[in-house]
Amino acid sequence: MTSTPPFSDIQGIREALTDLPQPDSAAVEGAQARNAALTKPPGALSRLEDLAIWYAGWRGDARPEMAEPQVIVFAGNHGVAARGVSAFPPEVTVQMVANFRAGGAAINQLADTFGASMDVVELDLDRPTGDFTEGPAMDEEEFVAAMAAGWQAVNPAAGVLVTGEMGIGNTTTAAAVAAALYGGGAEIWVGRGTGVTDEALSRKRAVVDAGLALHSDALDDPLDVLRCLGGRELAAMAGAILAARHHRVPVILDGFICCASAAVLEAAAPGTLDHAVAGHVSAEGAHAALLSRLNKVPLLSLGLRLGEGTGAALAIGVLKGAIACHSGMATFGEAGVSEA
Ligand SMILES: Cc1cc2ncn([C@H]3O[C@H](COP(=O)(O)O)[C@@H](O)[C@H]3O)c2cc1C
Ligand SMILES: O=C(O)c1cccnc1
Repeated sequence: MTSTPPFSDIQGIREALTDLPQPDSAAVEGAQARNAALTKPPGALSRLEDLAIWYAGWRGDARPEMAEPQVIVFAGNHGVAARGVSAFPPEVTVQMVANFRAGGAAINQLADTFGASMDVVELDLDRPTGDFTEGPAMDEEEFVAAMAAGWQAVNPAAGVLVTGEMGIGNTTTAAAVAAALYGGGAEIWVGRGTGVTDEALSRKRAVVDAGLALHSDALDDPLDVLRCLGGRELAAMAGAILAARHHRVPVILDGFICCASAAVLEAAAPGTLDHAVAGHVSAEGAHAALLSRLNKVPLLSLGLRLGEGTGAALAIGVLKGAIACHSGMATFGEAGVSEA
């Protein structure tokens, strides 16, 4: 199942960022009461308790079950990849898409392990975005189409959404987006991505700083930041995460690239990411800083630096565990266990 985007231009996207659905307060209260009655010392399941109550609110059910999770991997190609900012050549993007479809990538195994469906959405791979050191990455039409593709890919009946990405060069675009949203320049936000040498790292920083300088007039508007400096798969992730909010499908955020695209929504309309938790903190240098700007504490810290949605997919297991305990455990009364 998919859903039709409610927008066909940038103004429509701005409207979709207003009047967002909120968690159901009765379900939150019911879940809090249930949590307090479960057979464990108060607070002993710590963040699992918070997660279950948060999930209950978004689902509008004090004792929720989790429907099948959905993983969507969005793939895009980047004009800046031609500037030698990745350890790998741009053709790896389309080659990895074939690998996703054949079931051979890490995300295939993790989606399977945690019972998630997996979709792969290719975004004009034969047409890389513009090199942002020369002009905007996307024109308005391309940007809206990419966000719409993301929105459309979301299954409104999913139990939770993970947005992953594949796009050689996209740690450069993500760094540019984060630097534009939060300031501080390339020095802070650029990391090694697929594992670039010191020389390529300096090049990457120069490319990001050049992009920030060229687009300085557009950087007050978060959607324009994403259009000028981002990529199609980043725009699609933002569209998918916004769609999930409208469908009240909770989201688990993945690594640096996913979070940079999500950060655009939060910057455009604070609170837009209330339905999202951080699945993990990746080894990409600036991911921790990005999470702290978003006020999100990661569920896992495994040193991953892959993307594709892998860290978030692993966190599906944590969320499933939280919901199973919350909805399946006995209360003190039911089990005949003495209270404190
Ligand atoms: C084989 C392979 C599989 C990947 N899966 C995710 N990425 C990750 O690496 C890329 C970002 O790093 P950079 O900015 O340095 O290009 C993205 O495609 C990201 O998803 C991969 C990269 C490679 C090489
Ligand atoms: O944090 C990530 O998601 C990441 C880091 C390095 C390379 N690709 C993705």
